Amino acid sequence: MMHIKGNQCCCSFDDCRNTAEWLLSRTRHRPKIGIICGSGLGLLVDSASRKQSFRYEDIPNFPASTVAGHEGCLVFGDLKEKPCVFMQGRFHLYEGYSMCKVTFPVRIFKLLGVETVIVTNASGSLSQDFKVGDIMIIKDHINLPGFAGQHPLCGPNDERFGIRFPCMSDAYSEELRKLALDTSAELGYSDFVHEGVYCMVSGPNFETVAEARMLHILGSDSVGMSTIPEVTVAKHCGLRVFGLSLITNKVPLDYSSEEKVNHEEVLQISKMRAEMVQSLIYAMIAKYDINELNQSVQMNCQN
Ligand SMILES: O=P(O)(O)O[C@@H]1C[C@H](O)[C@@H](CO)O1
Ligand code: HPA
Repeated sequence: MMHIKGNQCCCSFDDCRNTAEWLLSRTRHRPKIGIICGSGLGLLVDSASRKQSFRYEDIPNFPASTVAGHEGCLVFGDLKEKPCVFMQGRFHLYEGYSMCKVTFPVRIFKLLGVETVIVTNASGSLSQDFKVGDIMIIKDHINLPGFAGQHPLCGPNDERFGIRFPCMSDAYSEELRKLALDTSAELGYSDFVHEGVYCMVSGPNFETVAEARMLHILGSDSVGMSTIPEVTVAKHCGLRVFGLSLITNKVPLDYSSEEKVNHEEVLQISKMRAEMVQSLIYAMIAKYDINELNQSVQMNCQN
């Protein structure tokens, strides 16, 4: 099979099916949970057992990771005996990838048999209630690039993936958010785990003070450069979604602020707090009854 690289569009249903079949013919894993690891959070894979890893560059139609902190491997493995597949590194709009490339792996998840997607990312806080190192359970989002037409579902709609006009008012599973809050309380994490609204900007620059103020006024608790395209495509194809954002910095909301955001700080905080994110996800997955979830996925995904 020809491996098509770069930004060339190879995201049709047949392209996705070819990539999924390529993977399924090379692994015995049949994942039910797909986990997308955000900046510096690739270590989430460490505790998985029976791991089998594919480098993105070897997978037909897959883009390559170009950002520090994003390793570029698709890893199959079990967490707490639940079959999972991990993206160790994601794709961003600012890398120059089209929206269909950014979200291509989510459709591969779907065709591999995944039913639940867990997205993680690093973001800057706009809310005065959040501190650096806190974990935000994503309750809802603001798709700023989507408002400007940078949207993964623009273009012809293939009904084999999902319907033309999907509902997004319940993008993040209420049941999983509740499970995350309960699990955080059991782990003694309640002081630093909060729910909030994530806003995506395209990046790659961090926000000006005026932009940050505007995003806050619009209702965003944190801001980052990813996740929403993946969530949108996941919801479109009937996957259940859960999202966690690690607050790696405060976004300056004042001209007198001494804070200057940079990617090294983002990675440093992610690495320092990865263990917390990891233990929350593990504890949630341990409690997760896949069969019960499957039934509610089917009920919730009538779209
Ligand atoms: O992939 P995520 O959203 O975790 O990465 C964040 C956003 C930018 O890519 C980068 C900025 O430092 O980290
Ligand atoms: N702004 C945008 N994206 C980010 C930030 C931020 O402050 N921190 C981590 N990703």
